[in-house]
Amino acid sequence: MTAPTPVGQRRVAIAVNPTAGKGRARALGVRTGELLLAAGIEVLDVTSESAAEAADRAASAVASGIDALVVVGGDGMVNLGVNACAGTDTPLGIVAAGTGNDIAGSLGLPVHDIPAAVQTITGAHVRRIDAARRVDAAGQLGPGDGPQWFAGVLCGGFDAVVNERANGWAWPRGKMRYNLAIARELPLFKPLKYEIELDGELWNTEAMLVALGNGPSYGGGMHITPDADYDDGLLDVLVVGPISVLELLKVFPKVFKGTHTSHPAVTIKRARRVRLNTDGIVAYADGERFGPLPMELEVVPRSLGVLVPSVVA
Ligand SMILES: Nc1ncnc2c1ncn2[C@@H]1O[C@H](COP(=O)(O)OP(=O)(O)OP(=O)(O)O)[C@@H](O)[C@H]1O
Repeated sequence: MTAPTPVGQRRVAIAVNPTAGKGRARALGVRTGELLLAAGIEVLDVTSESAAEAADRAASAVASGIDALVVVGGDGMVNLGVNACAGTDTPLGIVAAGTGNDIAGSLGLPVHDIPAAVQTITGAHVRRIDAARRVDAAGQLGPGDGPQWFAGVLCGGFDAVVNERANGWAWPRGKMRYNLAIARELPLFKPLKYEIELDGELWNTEAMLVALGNGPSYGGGMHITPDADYDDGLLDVLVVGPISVLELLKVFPKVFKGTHTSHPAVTIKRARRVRLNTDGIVAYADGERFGPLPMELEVVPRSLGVLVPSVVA
């Protein structure tokens, strides 16, 4: 990892997800704005009532030449920031205030600690990390509406099915919604046939779960691709082959420590560019709806600047 670089900072945009952290992020966003102003930084508020409008306003603020974009929320809000900042020189400041804060945590950023997060932002040290984006056959960005980039993990198997199910429910909020979705989907789920192309090499396999990790964890502390490295220019492609529901339930708790990778049904490969194809799956990335498979994804090395503490633990 290269040492973070200090940058000048006078004017930042802030986007708060008022729904994050079961609604607690709204007040934490106000506090963040106050602390930034108290530090002598001009703050442009691009918070919106809808995520789509917030994404547009954040992208416009980046295009207008602000010194940094600050997002307040969980991994979904980080994803919105990644989509505004990746491929630009504008760094992303993260105030982790969601129910899932995997990207902030794995980058060594403060979590649920507003003063420390603001201090990290005003410290203005930038670390450039890899981000992944979807590309078409010609290697161009896109196609599709919504998020094009992700920084953490993209899922395209049972975990994506669970996300899609939970996404359709307005209630309950937070982790309980995912637990209920797992309980609903698990008894019905059958392994799917996948065609996975890794840097041009075809891999036909059957899988319960497929995850592409630029970062190591998702879902609030599940280290699904525990060795994924934000600096290596590669995606860790994890596949869980066909196993019984009972066996899956036995292996599942190990994901919190990342020790599931030694299970004989788990395979991990690495690639810069991955094409993922199966029937009937909508992929999720950084916890957000990313789009239906098939999809081609590539890592763009060092394409995202993140504001980090000057000394990274
Ligand atoms: N006004 C808004 N601005 C940004 N995101 C919003 C807004 N309203 C709703 N959202 C939704 O919030 C979700 C992201 O939530 P985020 O990850 O930031 O917080 P969280 O508390 O960790 O979320 P979750 O409830 O999914 O665990 C996105 O799916 C997004 O569509």
